[in-house]
Amino acid sequence: MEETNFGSQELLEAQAHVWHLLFSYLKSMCLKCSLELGIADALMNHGKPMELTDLAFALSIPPSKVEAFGRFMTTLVNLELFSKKQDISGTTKFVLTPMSHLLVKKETMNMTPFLRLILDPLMCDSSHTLGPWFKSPMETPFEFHFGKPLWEVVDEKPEFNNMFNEGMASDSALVGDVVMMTCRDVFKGLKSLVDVGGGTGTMARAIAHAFPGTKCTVLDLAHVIDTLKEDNSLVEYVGGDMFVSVPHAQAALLKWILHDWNDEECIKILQRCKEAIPSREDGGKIIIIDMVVGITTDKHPYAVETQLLFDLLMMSLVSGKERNESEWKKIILAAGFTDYKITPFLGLRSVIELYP
Ligand SMILES: C[S@@+](CC[C@H](N)C(=O)[O-])C[C@H]1O[C@@H](n2cnc3c(N)ncnc32)[C@H](O)[C@@H]1O
Ligand SMILES: COc1cc(-c2oc3cc(O)cc(O)c3c(=O)c2O)cc(OC)c1O
Repeated sequence: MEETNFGSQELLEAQAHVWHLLFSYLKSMCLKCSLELGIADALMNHGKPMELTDLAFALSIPPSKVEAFGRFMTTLVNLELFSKKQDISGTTKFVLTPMSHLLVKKETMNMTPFLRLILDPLMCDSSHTLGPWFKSPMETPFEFHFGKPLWEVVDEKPEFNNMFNEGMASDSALVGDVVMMTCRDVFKGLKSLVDVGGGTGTMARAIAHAFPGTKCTVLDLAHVIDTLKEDNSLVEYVGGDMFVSVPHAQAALLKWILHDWNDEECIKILQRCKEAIPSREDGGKIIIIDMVVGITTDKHPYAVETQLLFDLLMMSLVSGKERNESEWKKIILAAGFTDYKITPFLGLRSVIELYP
């Protein structure tokens, strides 16, 4: 038997660490409850710092639950979801933080559709079966749990399909804005761009809006394009399969696409994109927006941990993968590209430019 020489202090610290991991699911539930109660919306509507009792009243929480709600808010403040300050009379009042600002539903940059997607039981339930899945022949924990792949379940549930599209579009609204502010040079001067797997076109519309000289096209599966009710005056929508062919353009954008697929599939997608763009001398390039595990602009210790958790999510749902730089390099070179440049820009994600 292996000898253990851990001191009692060390073991107590380890116990605290295990508790931290054990109770982490409650952090997700705090987020869920905040959304259900609409705490961020109430603070935003109030327009100034709010006392606990006023906040509880605005949220229709009965007086019998105000004490419990106060304890809940204390935890949320500790998690930096909200902040509290004292006014001149010493009364404690709650305010929004950057995190809760992203939970205000009427804001354009609103993460709530994405949170609703991730917190849906369809997304969470299969994580309970990771253990038995490892010993099963099934491709994903999702398939192990539900008996069929995610996309089949989505096809059967139009309400989930809408939730998926809205979740993705809400992310593109945030990313689109930040990219246009911090990475303008990546898109500057492009005559045309195709957003491959562009979904409802939120990102392509943000690019077309910021660069009126760039002709933007969205490629997505026919059944996605056919149901779109988006305004298509700014961008053109094309139904098709990125594994078969990609519409010609000076640049091809792949935002949150390659993390869905295994290496072999990524190489095929990149090859189709390479066929769609001109040579490097004529300005051709591919723009990938995805994570590069280990590279982040977020200095917080949990940054890489979140990237790794995202990797588990993609493995659990769709046999996708979040890649580190050497894993990216492998597929980029295998698809026939000669050079690449990584620019970390959005906390956990990077822009990767590929040149033919
Ligand atoms: C994770 S979503 C990303 C959507 C969008 N790029 C974004 O970041 O919000 C993946 C998208 O790829 C599309 N997709 C999946 N398979 C495809 C295929 N074979 N050809 C074209 N699009 C595809 C899906 O319909 C979906 O809209
Ligand atoms: C590859 O095919 C599909 C991918 C996805 C999918 O699902 C999720 C779900 C989620 O909770 C977070 C995510 O970031 C993603 C994705 O990035 C992603 O691509 C979903 C599908 O059907 C709805 C797919 O067929």
